[in-house]
Amino acid sequence: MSCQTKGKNAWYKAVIIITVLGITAIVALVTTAVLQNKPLLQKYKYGIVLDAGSSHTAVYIYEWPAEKDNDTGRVQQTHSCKVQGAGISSYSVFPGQAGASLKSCMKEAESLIPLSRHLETPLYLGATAGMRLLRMENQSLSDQVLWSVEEVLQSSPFSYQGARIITGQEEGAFGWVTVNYLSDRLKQGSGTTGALDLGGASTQISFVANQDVAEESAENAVTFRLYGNDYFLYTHSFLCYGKDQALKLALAQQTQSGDSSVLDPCFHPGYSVDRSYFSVYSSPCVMAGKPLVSRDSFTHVGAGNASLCQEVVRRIFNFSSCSFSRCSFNRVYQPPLQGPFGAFSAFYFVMNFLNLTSGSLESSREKLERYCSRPWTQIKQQHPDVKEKYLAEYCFSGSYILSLLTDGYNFTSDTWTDITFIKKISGSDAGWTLGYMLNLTNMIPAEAPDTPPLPHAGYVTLLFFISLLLFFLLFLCFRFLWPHRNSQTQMI
Ligand SMILES: O=c1ccn([C@@H]2O[C@H](COP(=O)(O)OP(=O)(O)O)[C@@H](O)[C@H]2O)c(=O)[nH]1
Repeated sequence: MSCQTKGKNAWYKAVIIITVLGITAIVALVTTAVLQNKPLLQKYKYGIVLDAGSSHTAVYIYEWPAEKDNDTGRVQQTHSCKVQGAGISSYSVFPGQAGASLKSCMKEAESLIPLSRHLETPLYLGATAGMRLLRMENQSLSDQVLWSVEEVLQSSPFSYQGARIITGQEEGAFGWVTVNYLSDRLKQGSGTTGALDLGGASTQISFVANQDVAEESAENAVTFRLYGNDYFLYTHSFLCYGKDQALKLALAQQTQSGDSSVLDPCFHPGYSVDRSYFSVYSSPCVMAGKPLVSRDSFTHVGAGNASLCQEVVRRIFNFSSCSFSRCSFNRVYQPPLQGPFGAFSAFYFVMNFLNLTSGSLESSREKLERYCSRPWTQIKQQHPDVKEKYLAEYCFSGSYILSLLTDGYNFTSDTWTDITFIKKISGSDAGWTLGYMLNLTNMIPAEAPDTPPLPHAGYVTLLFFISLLLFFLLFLCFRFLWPHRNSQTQMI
């Protein structure tokens, strides 16, 4: 009897010891797994891109977790700084001052990026259509402007990677990369979004099309291999068709007769401003010469009629001949549109101001008609905080956007709703800069990165349950083994 009790006690002790050891082992196992797989302390890396546009320069700072250079959807814009004054191309009279204009935004970047990261932070400047036009007019002046900005950027503590005029094709293609990267469509390999970008001096259209784009018009074809997927992109940049240059083209059309005043349907009734011919005809986009009159200026008078404005705007496009199977305008090839599309930059600024970012094409036309017909004094009263120059041009810009998208790119009432007007995606501005940096830093791999079969939480849970199961099996083993050994002891 006492021998049996002793045996039982020993068995209970063994079970308790095994239970304690088992639980300790499980806790140790799960703790190790959690600690081992916990993401490292969130240390960030940074990149800076300067977008030297025709109307202004903006400095964008991007950041991403240091240990995830190759992952997707992780790089995000952490800050942007608008450089005071006009775009760098406007410094052609005093090229040396172009660089100085960037200094305050660069100081801001220095204070925002941790000191320990300065040396390794890549810094790029890309100039767009304003500088393309200046280079066309005077290569030496455009070089001097670039040297001036180069000097300032080189003296910054960051890793300066160069300042250059990017091509229209790059501007279009990297805008497409940005939009699709930020909406996480590249890694998923799902359908992509086309990109519509409107600047002051150029406009870009980019979307995935069939491979035969390259056969029909090689200059409009761009191919990318991203995360293991091939993309065949149609892209075109129309120099001189940004909204500021388009206005000059429209004004040149209307002032050809040389009359002392021009009644312009694209400006509000009651609007009247004296403009110099030089401000219109000095642009390299305006091919026609100044009308042969002795006057230096004309009076620009508003008539406020959006339908008539659309007719004026249509005349700045050339629809006359197309040597391809199909064209948008100015004899440029364009394959059938494949939506959806994200429209950003000035597309967004203008449509947002006019409250036209949603609704049908017809309702947008009606709203614009009403807006343009309103007296200029009333418009000014209603928007005292908007700069007059911008305010005066929204009727023209809205009409231009509707005409560019429908007459130019062939969007219809049915496909209008494929367009989403966007400013930012997940906190980062839509534009070419992010795509440009991702490309130059090789942050989008051609092949899909290896991903663990399970997410971290799933992995830990699985580990826990397998340990629990093992322990339970071990417990069962002892449960059956011990009584057997006890009975053997009793027999002896
Ligand atoms: O808050 C803003 C900022 C910009 N713009 C306009 O958007 C265009 C931006 O052009 P950018 O300088 O980027 O020109 P790009 O060099 O790309 O042609 C210009 O017409 C600006 O006047 C605007 O309407 N509202």
